[in-house]
Amino acid sequence: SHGWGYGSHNGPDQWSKDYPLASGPRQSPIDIVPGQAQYDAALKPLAVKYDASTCKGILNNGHSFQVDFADDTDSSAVTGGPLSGTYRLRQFHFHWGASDDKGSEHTVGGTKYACELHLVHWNTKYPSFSDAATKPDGLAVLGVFLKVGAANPQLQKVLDVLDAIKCKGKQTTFSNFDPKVLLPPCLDYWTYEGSLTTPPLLESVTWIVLKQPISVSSAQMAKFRSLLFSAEGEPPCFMVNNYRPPQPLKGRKVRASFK
Ligand SMILES: NS(=O)(=O)c1c(F)cccc1F
Ligand SMILES: [Zn+2]
Repeated sequence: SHGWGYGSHNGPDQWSKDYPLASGPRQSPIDIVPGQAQYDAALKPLAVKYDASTCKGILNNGHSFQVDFADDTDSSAVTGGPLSGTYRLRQFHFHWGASDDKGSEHTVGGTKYACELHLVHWNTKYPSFSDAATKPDGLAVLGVFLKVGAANPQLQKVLDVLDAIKCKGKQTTFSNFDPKVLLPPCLDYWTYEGSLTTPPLLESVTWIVLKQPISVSSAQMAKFRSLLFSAEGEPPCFMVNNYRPPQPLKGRKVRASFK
């Protein structure tokens, strides 16, 4: 009767009832323990190439908001790093808390950030995003932590359109945005094999989590929290705490691209 969400009755602890993968061997997110990550000299630098003209729209999907990209060409894609082949940008979205002390999905030595950006890419060896999402090497998600401090002027361009997508199901055009402006100057990363962090929790993601956070102000975080999980005409429910907590590592190795 009610779909999955982040509340006490439909949240991460309940997901395994409808999505048995929730208890699988390569679930995400995880706690990244820097001292346990192995430096791998064979890891290549990340090659991120985005084309602002592929940016199409922005949608409140009832779990987060996402910025969607045209993925019918390779003009916005990532290669290199731990990846073999080309992974096209499909969308980016965020996860955040009800207060600045929590909100990220991955944690670093137990430290939670206020927010986490996910740039979702799919392997062009497969015909589509949906098909790729069912394959063990199908997706690559670039995770970027947002740390509370100075306001982020690049992020503000995204936050300024949130009033137009307040409720679940609302969308609006959003064009000519290059998500590269949301990346930190240093592309050092941790990488491991994981999953989608929302149902259906498919175990198809090569995670690439950047070590260096970008900044966000507390006022900007409040803007994220003005969104609603609920649709127009439903009792309003603020979109907050839309993060899954860290999951068991189950023997996986986390590699570092840096010493
Ligand atoms: N959170 S996540 O980045 O794993 C993710 C995806 F990759 C794809 C779809 C939804 C979603 F939430
Ligand atoms: Zn995500």
